[in-house]
Amino acid sequence: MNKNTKFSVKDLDLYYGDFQALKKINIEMEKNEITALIGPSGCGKSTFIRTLNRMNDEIDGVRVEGKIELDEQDIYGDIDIIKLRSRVGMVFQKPNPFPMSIYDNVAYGPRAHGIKKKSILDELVEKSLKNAAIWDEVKDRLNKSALSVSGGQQQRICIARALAVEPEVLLMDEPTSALDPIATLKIEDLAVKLKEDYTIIMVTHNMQQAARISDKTAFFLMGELIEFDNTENIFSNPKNQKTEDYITGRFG
Ligand SMILES: Nc1ncnc2c1ncn2[C@@H]1O[C@H](COP(=O)(O)OP(=O)(O)OP(=O)(O)O)[C@@H](O)[C@H]1O
Repeated sequence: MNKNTKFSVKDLDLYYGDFQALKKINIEMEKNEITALIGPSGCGKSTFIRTLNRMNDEIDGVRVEGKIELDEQDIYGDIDIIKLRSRVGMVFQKPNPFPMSIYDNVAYGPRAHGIKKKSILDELVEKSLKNAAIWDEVKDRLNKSALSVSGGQQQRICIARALAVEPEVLLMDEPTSALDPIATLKIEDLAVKLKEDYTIIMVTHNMQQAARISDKTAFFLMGELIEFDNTENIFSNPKNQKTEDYITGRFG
């Protein structure tokens, strides 16, 4: 483990009932980097990313073994899950703004954490929308419904909502799969900018996207982590035949 390690995962197994969805995963993910998780449908990418803020805890019959450390703290040990989720924010595949105003969406997390003062909320909302590169597009309609803007704008509002609680890590589960190419590029540019301040872990089906923006890439297959390396190596010189078959489109 080096000093930039944010998440350290050791011998992680995850079972849905009798079915083992993750098998002995070992990986370290670094601060100020984008780690892309790739692999064919059903290989366990979403399951894996959800272990990092314990979202799988919500599912009946899930069992997790092994260890995941965030800044050397065992997140499956004795910790406050609410606090964990405020440190490790998440953005989903389909933009999912709450049916309320843009302002209230972004202020939602801070309010839930007890911040009531309008001036502080105003500041947080503005800062978060700016960091999510959407402020200029919505600053004149903060009181309009977040559902009244385009899908790409909704996704950036969801990113602003995640940033408003000042997390350290941003998990993104296929954040652009529901978006058109222009909105996709905006989110990609944004992710590259955000990595200056955050650790970003992103599931993507889009290999060009992984190649364009990630620093490291992890290739999953049937619950196993087959290969993890610098993105350049994974795409130009993979060590494992299965990785090569996948990135050259021979399966998946
Ligand atoms: N709640 C659940 N209960 C039981 N099995 C599940 C559950 N969620 C996922 N699985 C199974 O675990 C395996 C991994 O699923 P997961 O959604 O993590 O894959 P994925 O790589 O993210 O797939 P996709 O790219 O299609 O989203 C699959 O076989 C899936 O059917």
